[in-house]
Amino acid sequence: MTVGAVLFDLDGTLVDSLDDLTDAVNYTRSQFGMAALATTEVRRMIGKGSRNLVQQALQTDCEAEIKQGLQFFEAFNTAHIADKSKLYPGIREVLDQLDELAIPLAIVSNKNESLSRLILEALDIKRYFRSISGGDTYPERKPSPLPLMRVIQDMGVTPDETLMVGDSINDILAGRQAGIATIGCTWGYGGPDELLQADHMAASSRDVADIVLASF
Ligand SMILES: O=C(O)COP(=O)(O)O
Repeated sequence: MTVGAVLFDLDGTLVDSLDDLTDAVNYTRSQFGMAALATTEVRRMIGKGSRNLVQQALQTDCEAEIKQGLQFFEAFNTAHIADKSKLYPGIREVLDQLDELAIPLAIVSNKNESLSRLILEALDIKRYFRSISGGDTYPERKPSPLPLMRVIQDMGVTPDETLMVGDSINDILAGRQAGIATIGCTWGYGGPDELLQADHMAASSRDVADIVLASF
């Protein structure tokens, strides 16, 4: 296999954003008179985009409440996008290494595209990515394969020369359905069972680089 592109998930894969997402969730809950949640509870709600996160955090199916909650959540998260968020250890080095090899890199996140761009900029890694898409960029989000397929089409590469790196079942299923080999990262928010179908497992960012380089 020759690597034509590497697609990265964002939250739980490149960036540990749990504390900022928890703060945004708890600000949103406070606006509805609800008590704060622990990070361990919020962690389980991350992965299917902001709307899903807000809906779970408010425990509601009421469209008006979800809409209002989303406004609180997005306003707070925009203002505090990287107060506490940080790159996982070794991530910058891996991006540097792949960049030096001229391997095209992309972000395929379920986080809103604008929030994705903001956090990448705040953590000074936006320049590494040729393509940045979020949960609201395409008509469907992961685990649908559609975002991955659109991104690689735009980048001019095929599924069999692409790798998808992620921490959750959404990344692994999207990759599988798109015919793209997957690397499951064990340090993120997905439980170990979510990564069972991954083609490769990475226990550190170093492993990600090794797997990509071994795919040449
Ligand atoms: O914000 C989310 O729900 C998940 O975002 P991710 O796809 O980058 O993990």
